[in-house]
Formats: sequence, C-alpha cells, structure tokens
Amino acid sequence: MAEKIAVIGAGSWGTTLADLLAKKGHEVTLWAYEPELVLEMREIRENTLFLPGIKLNERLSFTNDLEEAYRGCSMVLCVVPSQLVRRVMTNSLPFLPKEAIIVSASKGIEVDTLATVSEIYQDILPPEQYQTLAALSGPSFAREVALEMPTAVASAASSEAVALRVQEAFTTSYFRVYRNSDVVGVELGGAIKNVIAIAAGISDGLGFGSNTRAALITRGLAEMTRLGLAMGAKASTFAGLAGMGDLVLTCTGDLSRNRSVGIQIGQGRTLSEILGEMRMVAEGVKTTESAYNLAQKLGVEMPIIEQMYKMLYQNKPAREAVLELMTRNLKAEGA
Ligand SMILES: NC(=O)C1=CN([C@@H]2O[C@H](COP(=O)(O)OP(=O)(O)OC[C@H]3O[C@@H](n4cnc5c(N)ncnc54)[C@H](O)[C@@H]3O)[C@@H](O)[C@H]2O)C=CC1
Ligand SMILES: O=C(CO)COP(=O)(O)O
Repeated sequence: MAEKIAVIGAGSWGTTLADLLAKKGHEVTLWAYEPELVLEMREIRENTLFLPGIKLNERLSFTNDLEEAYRGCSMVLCVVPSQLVRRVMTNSLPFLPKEAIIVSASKGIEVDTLATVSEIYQDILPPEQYQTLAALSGPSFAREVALEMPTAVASAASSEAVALRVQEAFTTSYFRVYRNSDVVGVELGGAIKNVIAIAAGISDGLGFGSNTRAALITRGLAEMTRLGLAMGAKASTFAGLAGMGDLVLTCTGDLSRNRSVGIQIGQGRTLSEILGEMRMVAEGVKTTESAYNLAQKLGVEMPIIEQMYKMLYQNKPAREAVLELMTRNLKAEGA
C-alpha cells in the first residue's frame, strides 16, 4: 500500500530514507531544518551538505515548513539527532495527523532526562498515537543504503500491526526489514553502540590492533545487554541487527562518524577541536554522558562507558583509561 510519508530531518539518514521511500513509490515530503537546503534540494535534487553526490528521486518533495510536511500524511519518519527530538516533535504536535503512525530512526539517549527516544515520544504524544510508535535501527550507513548496497535492519513496535506496516513500507530489494517487538532493546542497541564505536576509534587512534577492537566489541555488547536487561529489554535483541550488527558495523566501518571522532581523540586531538569541525552529528558523544548517568542511576556496571565518560568529560588520558579497564578485578565471563 502506498503511504503519504512526512520525513522529518534531512541529514544523511533522513535524506537517504526519504529517497528510498520515494523510489519505492510512496508520496514523500522531506522536511529540512535549513531553508537553504530546501532550496538546493529543489533546484539540483542533491543534498550537498549531508549526502553529497547522490541524485535524489524526482518524486521527492522538500519543505522547511512543518505544517506542509505533515499535511495529509499517513506515516511519519522522524530522523533528527536524538537531543533535538523533543523540541522538533513538540513543535510538530499541532500539525501531526492523529491517525499517522510514527517511525523513529534517531539513535541516542536524552542527556537532560536520561529518556530513550521512545520515552521522549511517550512524554509528548497522545497515548493512542504513542501505541503506534516504531523504532527503526540496525547496521545501516546512509551512503551505502543510498548506493543501494544490500542492508538489513530491525523495526520494533509493541503493536504487531504497526511493525508489519513499517516492514511493508520500507522493505525494498536492497533494504530488508526484520520485525521485532522489543522497542527498548532495539533503541538501546542503537544508542550504546555509538559510545563503544568512539572507544574502538580511540583504540585505533592509539595504534592498538584487532585484538583490542574485538575485546571492546564483545565487552561493549556485554555492557549494553546488562543495561538492556535492567530496563526490560530481551537479551536476544542484542545478538541481533540492532545490537551486535550495528555494533560491529560502527566499530569497524570507515564511514562511522563516531569511530572517526574516536580515532582523532586517540591521535591526541581534543573533543572540542573535533566537534568544532563537524557539521554532522556523532551521537555517541552525548550518549556517553547519558549512558553513564543512566548506568549510575540503575546501578548497572558499565566499565567501558565509565572510562569513556572520564575521557570525554573529565579529561582523563586515554592510555590511563585503557590501563584501568585492563587491570580491574578479575572476573568470570558472563558474570
Ligand atoms: N547517517 C547514518 O548513516 C545514520 C544515522 N542514524 C541516526 O539518524 C539520526 C540523524 O542523523 P543524520 O541523518 O546522520 O544527521 P546528520 O549528522 O547527517 O545531519 C545533522 C542533522 O541535524 C539537523 N539539525 C541541526 N540542527 C538542528 C535543529 N536546531 N533543529 C532540527 N534539526 C537540526 C540537520 O538539519 C541535519 O538533519 C541520528 O540519531 C543518527 O544516529 C541512524 C542510522 C544511520
Ligand atoms: O548508525 C549508524 C550506522 O548504523 C551510523 O553511524 P555513525 O553515526 O557513527 O556514522
């Protein structure tokens, strides 16, 4: 069934997914925060700021006006950085059709409230509309999807009917969507992997090798699973696309912005220097702070997250953090 879809956020992922949905035959309007980006995309059908070199589908419409984006839509895909979801969706409320289902593709945890993205929606949306929320996450670099390279992701919703509708709306011959009912697990996988990807980048930047990266991926997975179980997620979700899948991609892939921030930190640059040069978002930087505070609040042991917090927010030298991780009390695996 063809949907009328409002895509909110014209960063690299929003633009890529809007293009995919338009190519599939849906009627899609892409909302961009930057008015100049709307003019550019209308004129040359390219987003040179966030997705350069990709020609956008002729059927795609662009706007800077939220009211216009939402007019008559049956589905909303919100893809703004997680720290902006509350603001953008609160501004959206007067225009949001009550029957539209909402798909969230942002990956992070809100710093001020420690809310997952779905908890932000729970705060904002009327209860009936919140029941239709789906989270889309998994190993998916925007550029590779835009180039139609085979990709598999997970879409989680508490309602099976919503999960099926999202699966049907997004699946193409190169983009395969798996259903999942574990919303919190799928969201936490996508949020925490960004912090571990910065850690993996730091390890690379320090000149460490494959052993260190594999250790970070595996122990990072143990940490995200522990947090997830404390928050009611299923362990199996973390072995899936939104957990292990995205963790491996982001800790090893050269396209990862989070990993690239880590590499530069490992090479000795400061976080403020690195972020000052970036227009795109590296969600893991803020999620380091929120994940650390969430772990403290819930009493969950997350030693990599803790050392990441000390490096990013308390200027702890990276080599000291590594030494501390390596010389903790000895433990049994799985404990
Ligand atoms: N790029 C990717 O490969 C993937 C990204 N994601 C997630 O998608 C979300 C969005 O990331 P990207 O599309 O990569 O963004 P991006 O890093 O390419 O672009 C930044 C985005 O932030 C928006 N923005 C900046 N200031 C704003 C404001 N005041 N109000 C509203 N919007 C503002 C920009 O318009 C732009 O859409 C993030 O949570 C990210 O983790 C998820 C999967 C893949
Ligand atoms: O979430 C992503 C891929 O699944 C994108 O990762 P980065 O934000 O690190 O580029």
